[in-house]
Amino acid sequence: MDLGREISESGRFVRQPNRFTARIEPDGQHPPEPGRYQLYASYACPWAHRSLIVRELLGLQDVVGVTIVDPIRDEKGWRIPGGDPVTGVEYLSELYLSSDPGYQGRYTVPCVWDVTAGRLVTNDYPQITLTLETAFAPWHADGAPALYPAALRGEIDALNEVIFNGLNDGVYRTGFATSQAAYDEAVVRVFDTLDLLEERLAGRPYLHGDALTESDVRLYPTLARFDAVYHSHFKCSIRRLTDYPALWAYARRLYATPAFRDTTDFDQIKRHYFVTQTNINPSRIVPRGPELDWTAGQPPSGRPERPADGTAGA
Ligand SMILES: N[C@@H](CCC(=O)N[C@@H](CS)C(=O)NCC(=O)O)C(=O)O
Repeated sequence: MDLGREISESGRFVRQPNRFTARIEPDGQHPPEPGRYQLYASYACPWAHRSLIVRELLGLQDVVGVTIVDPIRDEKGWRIPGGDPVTGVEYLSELYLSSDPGYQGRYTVPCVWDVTAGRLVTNDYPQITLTLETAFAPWHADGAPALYPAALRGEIDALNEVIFNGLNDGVYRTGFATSQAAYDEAVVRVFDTLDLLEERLAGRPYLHGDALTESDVRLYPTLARFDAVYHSHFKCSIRRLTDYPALWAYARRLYATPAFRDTTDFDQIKRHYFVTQTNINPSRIVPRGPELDWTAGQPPSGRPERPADGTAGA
């Protein structure tokens, strides 16, 4: 994987900007319509994971299609095993280059293809879930959670920034650092953020109280990967997720919800990071363990634990 352009002189990882940022919106060039858009995702990728969770939480599986790429990325980038039934391509790069022949960035998931227009609309991962939550509201399943309610948007956006800088991107800035100073700065911020969220979650089931929101969806993929991958591979090793009682219980509570559990594939996650990121793990050996029980403390039906105050879970 070529991160050359994204490593600063001081050894800090600075993520590339997203090139495709068109919006799916009513009256725009890409209006929301059932069956018109295809999401390209990897179960391994945390940025893609959030879009898979939201698609399922909102019951949009028949409205927005999905193509899952192979977790092992080679020098040609993400591969679609058996070819993409929608576009016929074998590599995701083909969609990027047909939409912009001069594209020079990384070919990333998640991204969304407009089948009618025959071009890539967006690889702007923060916007993809928000679009599913807002522009696709007419197609949400009955009883779907309001993940981005208007009254909470300010608070959700503010906390999402903390989660992005401290954790979602923070673990990558830790793992991809090429100087001690850059690593030290990033790893301390990761654990300061976990400490902060541990305190926040003591006594409430979700980050913004009783209701599941976009902030929970953004935090979960990083927690799901934390002990299995980031603790060793990215050297986020000061503490483990399981050392944080409230965060670990919260992560398992989310995992007990089908949309989170169905989209969490620990095997693909581990194989992707340890085999693909050879800049960090040249031997490509995938470690065994750690032994973690994500179902511990959950009722056998897999339904979410009821919070102590008796309100329903997710
Ligand atoms: N679009 C963002 C985030 C998405 C992202 O980094 N996805 C990773 C997988 S987790 C990817 O597709 N990487 C492809 C590559 O590095 O070639 C970015 O450009 O940094």
